[in-house]
Amino acid sequence: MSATHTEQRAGVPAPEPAAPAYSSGFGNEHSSEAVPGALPVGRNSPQRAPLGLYAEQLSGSAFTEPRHDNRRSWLYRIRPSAAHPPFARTDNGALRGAPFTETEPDPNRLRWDPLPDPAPGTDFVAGLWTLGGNGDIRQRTGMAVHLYAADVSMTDRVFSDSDGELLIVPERGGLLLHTEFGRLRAEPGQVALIPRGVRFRVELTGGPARGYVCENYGRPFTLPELGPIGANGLANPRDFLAPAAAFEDREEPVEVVNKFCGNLWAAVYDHSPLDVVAWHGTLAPYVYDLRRFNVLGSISYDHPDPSIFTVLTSPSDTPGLAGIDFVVFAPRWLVGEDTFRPPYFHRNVMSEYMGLIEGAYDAKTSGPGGFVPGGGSLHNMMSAHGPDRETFEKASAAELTPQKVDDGLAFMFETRWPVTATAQALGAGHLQSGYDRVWGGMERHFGR
Ligand SMILES: O=C(O)Cc1cc(O)ccc1O
Ligand SMILES: [Fe+2]
Repeated sequence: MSATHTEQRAGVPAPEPAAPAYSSGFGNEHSSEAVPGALPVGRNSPQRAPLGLYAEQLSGSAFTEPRHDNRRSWLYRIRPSAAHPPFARTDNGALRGAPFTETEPDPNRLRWDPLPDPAPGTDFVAGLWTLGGNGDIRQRTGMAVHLYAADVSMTDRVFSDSDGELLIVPERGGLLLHTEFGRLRAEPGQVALIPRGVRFRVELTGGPARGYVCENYGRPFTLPELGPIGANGLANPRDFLAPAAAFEDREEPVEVVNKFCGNLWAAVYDHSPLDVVAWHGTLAPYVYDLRRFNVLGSISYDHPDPSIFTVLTSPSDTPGLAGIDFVVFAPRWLVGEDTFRPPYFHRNVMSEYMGLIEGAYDAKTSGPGGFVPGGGSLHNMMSAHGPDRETFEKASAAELTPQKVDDGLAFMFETRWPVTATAQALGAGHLQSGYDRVWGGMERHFGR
């Protein structure tokens, strides 16, 4: 028998589930119940939880972390998570984990075309393909860059990642994420975050799906400080949406796949673990629409550093030096006077993986063989990069009238540690050859 809380159990066709409902605010103390009375009042763990539910705490931080970093939620569920059979190792597919030791870190600038179409019948978990990463899962540092390509929904299969939170960046095809906390919709242009250990399954709502995933082994993503920007701007906290409680009441075999220290493990439960009827707390999955990003920039001269485009940051132990910054290049006006307006030539102590959600990016030519939606580039620490020759020539000669850059949506996972590509990424047919040539033939002007 399979039912969500909105479905009827016997004979009557299930109505379409309502669109997901949300409550807003980054890191808020949310609370939500799918059935009235499911949340206890005034305490977290009464002697008997309401409606015969089991109370369970899910921690996203150590119990003793400072209040502003502390994340935890209380879940009220049909069965406790502890009620499950043993997990056994299962095939990792194309997933890899840190430390990334199968290849030598490569100082070259690398660029990939999109992943090839998946084999028919590939769901989100089976469609995950690791490009590279850094750090060490067991030391709780670093990150991995994955891509996914899927053409079927997960129905009787649920995934959880004990190794890190997952920042999912859809590029093609909408996702409906059924999580323990409720349902989240993520379309291309939006991002979803699944906290470490939270069980979820991915339904495809718009045909085959493709996108990027940043797996964060380090401190959870948070909003960047605003400093002199003031109290508002960049990603505004109210635009982060957590799901309203919604549960599956399914007493049938459901495979639960758990990623643990880089490997996949699986167990077949006799029920769905997405059975949380109510929850409250500060730890929750969320979605954010990148088009809501309040882009700030120069209104006088020069191209500012892209740190002003930071949506989320995973701090490291050194203030200002992020384990990961998630940065978006959203539509914006360029008005700088006497300024080379596209991204400048640079060498960065940080390592930059960039992806493209739609359209074009203002430092690179798009089109076949260029930087295309679904593709990605890796500019590791200190590698010299910047506008390609064509962009440089155009921008150096452009008339500097106010210009709206609104023909694309690009993003960057920027990390303090070098990204080591996996063997499959370095050997991939979709690794572009001759990427260096985009900077070839840069003319000498000095002394001419
Ligand atoms: O390399 C890139 O395209 C990303 C980037 C953008 C920018 O505006 C300034 C610096 C930078 O690394
Ligand atoms: Fe860069």
